[in-house]
Amino acid sequence: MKLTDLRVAVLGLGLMGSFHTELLTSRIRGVQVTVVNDFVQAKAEEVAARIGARVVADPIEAIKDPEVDAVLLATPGNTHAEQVNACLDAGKPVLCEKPLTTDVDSAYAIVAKEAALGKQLIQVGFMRRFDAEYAALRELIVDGGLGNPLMVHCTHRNPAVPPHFNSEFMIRDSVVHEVDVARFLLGEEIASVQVIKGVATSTAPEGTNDPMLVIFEMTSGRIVTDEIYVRTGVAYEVRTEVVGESGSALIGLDQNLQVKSTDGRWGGRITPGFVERFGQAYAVELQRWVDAAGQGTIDGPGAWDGYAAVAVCEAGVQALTVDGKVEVQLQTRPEAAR
Ligand SMILES: NC(=O)C1=CN([C@@H]2O[C@H](COP(=O)(O)OP(=O)(O)OC[C@H]3O[C@@H](n4cnc5c(N)ncnc54)[C@H](O)[C@@H]3O)[C@@H](O)[C@H]2O)C=CC1
Ligand SMILES: O=C1[C@@H](O)[C@H](O)[C@@H](O)[C@H](O)[C@H]1O
Repeated sequence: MKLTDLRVAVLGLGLMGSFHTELLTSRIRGVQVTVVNDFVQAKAEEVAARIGARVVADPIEAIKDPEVDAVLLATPGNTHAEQVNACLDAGKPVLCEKPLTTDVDSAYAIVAKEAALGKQLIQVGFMRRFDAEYAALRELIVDGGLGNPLMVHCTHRNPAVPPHFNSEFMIRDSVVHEVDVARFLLGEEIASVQVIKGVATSTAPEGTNDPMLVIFEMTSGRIVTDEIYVRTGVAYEVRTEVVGESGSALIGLDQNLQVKSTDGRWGGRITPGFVERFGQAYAVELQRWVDAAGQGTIDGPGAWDGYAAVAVCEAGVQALTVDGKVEVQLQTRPEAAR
């Protein structure tokens, strides 16, 4: 370990925490994972032994640990509020996996608390912003390549999810990505949300609307549609099309590799999951966060972006039980959170 390496604690060593730890210890420069923590102690001990880190059994103690400069939170969303607050109390940079929190009040309290500190310590794990295709799409829009962007159409399909993914969870945990994509691509807030439920797939648990069509109206009046379907049984399909006054652009077609084989088949491979589709984006996200955290700042979506997304999802959850659109209620954005 170099003296200048950022010493990171990883909290939550499930799917994402393990993947981030693997990246931090193999591909990311200038960082050392010194402390790991998981609710399941055995999991933490196994990872710690493998990467040469120390287990700290209590998550808040792990954040406060003197050998920790910054924190990566890959714990479930409903634990983020307490853990992000502990990072702010300790004055430590944190990369918090999405969602920032699972309720608007705690999310805004975090925005206000960070603003009062006068420095940006919180980065939220909206990794699509670091994906080459999304970055190119945004650049095209900003450079005026499509003229005025009028509409955005998103498709978000997962092959399978655990049973606890009910309609509300689908909005807070999955649609939250399109919330951030809409804000990132169009550079404005979402004003209202509408949810249209159709026929549910036979594999959805009773009462779960899978798929759904979610419609955002931006403050300018632009419309963003999002098909969310998390039990397709097929593949990981994330597509976004922007329709502008002078053209349209589509990303997410999985067209990297086309194979023609001797058995008479042609085509490419479908992406099985988000780790395969966004693997490179997570790596770019982590490298930029590590570099920025070492300088005491962030380089990516911040606390306000996390809060705005939670507020939109809150409206989306209300829209599940309402016929028509639900307005998004956003508090004042503090000057320090711009
Ligand atoms: N950016 C992205 O594409 C993705 C982000 N996520 C986000 O990452 C976070 C974690 O998701 P997964 O890895 O899929 O979940 P997971 O269930 O696979 O892992 C969560 C881990 O956290 C541990 N844990 C639970 N409570 C804890 C606590 N209070 N303190 C410490 N550890 C605790 C669990 O034992 C488990 O090992 C969530 O916020 C999720 O929304 C998940 C998948 C993809
Ligand atoms: O963040 C993620 C998961 O938590 C979520 O549940 C999936 O729907 C998303 O595709 C994935 O990127």
